[in-house]
Amino acid sequence: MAGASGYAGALAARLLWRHPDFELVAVTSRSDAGRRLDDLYPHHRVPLVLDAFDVDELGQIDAAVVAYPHGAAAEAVAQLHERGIRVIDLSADFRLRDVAVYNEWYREHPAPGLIEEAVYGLPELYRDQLREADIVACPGCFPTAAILGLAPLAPYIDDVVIDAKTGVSGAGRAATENTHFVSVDENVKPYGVGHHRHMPEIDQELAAAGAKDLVATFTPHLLPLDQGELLSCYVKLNADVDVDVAALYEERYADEPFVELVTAPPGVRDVRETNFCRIAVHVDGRTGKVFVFAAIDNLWKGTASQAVQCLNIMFGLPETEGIL
Ligand SMILES: NC(=O)C1=CN([C@@H]2O[C@H](COP(=O)(O)OP(=O)(O)OC[C@H]3O[C@@H](n4cnc5c(N)ncnc54)[C@H](OP(=O)(O)O)[C@@H]3O)[C@@H](O)[C@H]2O)C=CC1
Ligand SMILES: CC(=O)N[C@@H](CCC(=O)OP(=O)(O)O)C(=O)O
Repeated sequence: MAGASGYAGALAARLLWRHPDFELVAVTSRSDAGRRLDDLYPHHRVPLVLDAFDVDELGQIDAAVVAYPHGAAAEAVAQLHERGIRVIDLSADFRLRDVAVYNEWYREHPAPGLIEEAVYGLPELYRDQLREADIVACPGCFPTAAILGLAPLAPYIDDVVIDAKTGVSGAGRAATENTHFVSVDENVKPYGVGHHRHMPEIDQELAAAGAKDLVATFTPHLLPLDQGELLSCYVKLNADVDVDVAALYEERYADEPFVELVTAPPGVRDVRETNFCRIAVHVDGRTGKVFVFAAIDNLWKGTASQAVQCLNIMFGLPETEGIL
């Protein structure tokens, strides 16, 4: 587990430490090397000592999870991949299929030759490809909720507004001026307005789910929560479309172990510390629009437990193993 001192990596380490079929052998960090992970995060109860990342010291391992910031992750992913180790990358480095789009929204891609190898780590859409994947690009937390919330409707969407709310842990372990307690407490604030880097990822995956020429309107808001995410999506359907929206969702998600369709709008507490995405759909009689509400825990289904779900699929295990 590379980057285990961060919020996402530490939770992934906890889930893997207790997983009945995986053995967690190494946890890494640069600045906290030499410290025990359960000193940093006592509640995760992982008694391993953090080491600096050195691909030559890893010994025989089957898979690695990389929880570095985007930009830094690609190099580690490339080193691991070169040694035949299957990699789950939690960063954005291999999520966008078009390198020009990555270069525009992030920076010059450090390993463009590997983009084609990566499978987008959303099991509900890419389960079959994940079984054989050598590099898995776990989705961003907002795209996870947005795509699960909207995929059944994607072919019929004319326009959509996605109003997102998130807890502060989405920003990682280091506090900034905007994520400092005093800035966040008793406050609600939009951020990334018009330029959040999850925009092209959401558009890419809605297109893959069947949307035509759709540019979603997306704005996240920061709330004084530690973790949890709620997306309220307002969908205008194509004029000539007449679909049974409830039936579409029920059919699409009937066999999904981690998607829950509910009638009352979900809250973030309903899914806290779980791998579930809870979705409610409402057809608005006044406007004809479809309102979709999707809640996840950003650190769980939005990142770490979704990574374990992907690992379960890659290694032929029951998908719910260790995360139910
Ligand atoms: N938090 C969330 O809800 C979500 C996070 N993600 C993604 O998961 C990844 C990790 O996020 P999160 O845990 O929140 O971030 P954190 O900032 O909490 O942790 C980052 C980790 O990476 C290490 N790190 C930082 N910079 C570098 C670098 N340049 N090279 C190598 N290691 C580095 C840090 O330890 P050290 O500096 O000691 O090496 C730490 O272990 C990110 O790519 C993030 O975008 C995805 C979805 C949701
Ligand atoms: C509160 C907050 O800052 N949230 C982060 C969520 C990032 C994330 O979870 O996804 P990535 O892996 O793409 O970074 C953000 O909006 O950028």
